[in-house]
Amino acid sequence: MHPNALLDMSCELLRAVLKFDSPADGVVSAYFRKNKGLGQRERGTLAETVYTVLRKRLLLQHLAQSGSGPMERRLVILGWAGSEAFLHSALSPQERQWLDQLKTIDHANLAPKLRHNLPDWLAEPLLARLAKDGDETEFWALAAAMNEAAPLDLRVNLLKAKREEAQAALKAAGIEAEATPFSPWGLRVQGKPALNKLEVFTNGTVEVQDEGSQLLALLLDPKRSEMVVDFCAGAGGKTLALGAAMRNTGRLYAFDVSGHRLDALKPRLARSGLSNVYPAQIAHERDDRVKRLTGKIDRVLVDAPCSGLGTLRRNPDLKWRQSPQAVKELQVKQAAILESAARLLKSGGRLVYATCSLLSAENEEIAQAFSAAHPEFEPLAAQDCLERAHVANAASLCEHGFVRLWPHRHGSDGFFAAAWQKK
Ligand SMILES: C[S@@+](CC[C@H](N)C(=O)[O-])C[C@H]1O[C@@H](n2cnc3c(N)ncnc32)[C@H](O)[C@@H]1O
Repeated sequence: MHPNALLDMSCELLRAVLKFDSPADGVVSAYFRKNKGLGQRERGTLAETVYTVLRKRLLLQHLAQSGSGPMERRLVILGWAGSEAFLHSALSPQERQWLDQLKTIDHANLAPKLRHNLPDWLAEPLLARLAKDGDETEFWALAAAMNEAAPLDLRVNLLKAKREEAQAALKAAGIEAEATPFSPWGLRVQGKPALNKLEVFTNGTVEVQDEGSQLLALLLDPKRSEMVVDFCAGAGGKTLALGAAMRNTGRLYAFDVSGHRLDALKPRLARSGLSNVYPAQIAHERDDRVKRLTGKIDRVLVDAPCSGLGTLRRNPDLKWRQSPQAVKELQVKQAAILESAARLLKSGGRLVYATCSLLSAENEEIAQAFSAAHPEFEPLAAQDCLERAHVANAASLCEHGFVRLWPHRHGSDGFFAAAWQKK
């Protein structure tokens, strides 16, 4: 494709994404579906350029002020993720000169928000949590880590193969993968190879799943023959991990209010070889299907709807699409779902509440309010639970009794989880 044509397409895609009326990954996929002729490399350049602009939006908008021409074109030039020579051949002499000028700016002298690229309402609580005695090093490490692309993590389906066997099968297909540092089920793959046609993927030996998500399933630690509920199962990432941990025995209910998301679970279930999973769409958290199971369940996972701010490496648009108001509304929903889900447990059963948010408002605050209102639920030390589930170095994953995963510390998405036992 001619360089200018690809630059124009990048501008068109960026314009659509910057409307922020739907998630960026959906907008990008829809654009690719509409433009079927695009090659693998061109798709990579388009997607990464748009994601770079989303990640560094405040900085790039600031730098773009000095340029000329349409704003999207300036942003695309600044965020360009393809070959530099290719870009240069599409630029006017004026634009090249502008880019050269910008290279002389020392970013260390720019205002903090142009360096962390976070909205104030998000930067403030993170800084308050991570800065120690005025030392902001950790906050800056988090800001940098969230602006990196996430690695590709896989979960090995132990019903089908041992981790080493899956690793060997990937190697035979030319893909290098190493064991994840904490999850005993995980492999971290180098680069972003296409997996969906490989036998090791189509036969259900591996599934794509961030190591952090694997750790939440390990915290629930379901056993053979138990009755388990994945209350917010979505497309079933954690359901599949739980079903395999139960060795395909017992009963695992996968609830969600979204039939569309549960539909996406079906092909994954078929690959996994699991027959102990029962997906069910519910109207809301007090649905009759839920009520019928009151007091009957051994373990319940609440992977609650949340702001998703722990996944900024994959979904950088979320920091611009979420708001303090949206977080407040989510808190109400999270508390209500946790309350209903807790009723399912029999005595001695385990409840896990989890999110992929970094904000205490959606995490510790929800868990502590639940503990205060429910003395019949005894908080469990997450470290002990993870150690019993053979998670390596579990102490480093926990803070104040909760699981707290951070991209800059653990190389995973940001996650929170709290566990209780019903007395
Ligand atoms: C964080 S996502 C779940 C991700 C999923 N567990 C996984 O591992 O792939 C949260 C899910 O909660 C669902 N949800 C929202 N409100 C709900 C409710 N009242 N009851 C049950 N699920 C709900 C959403 O549809 C969404 O799929």
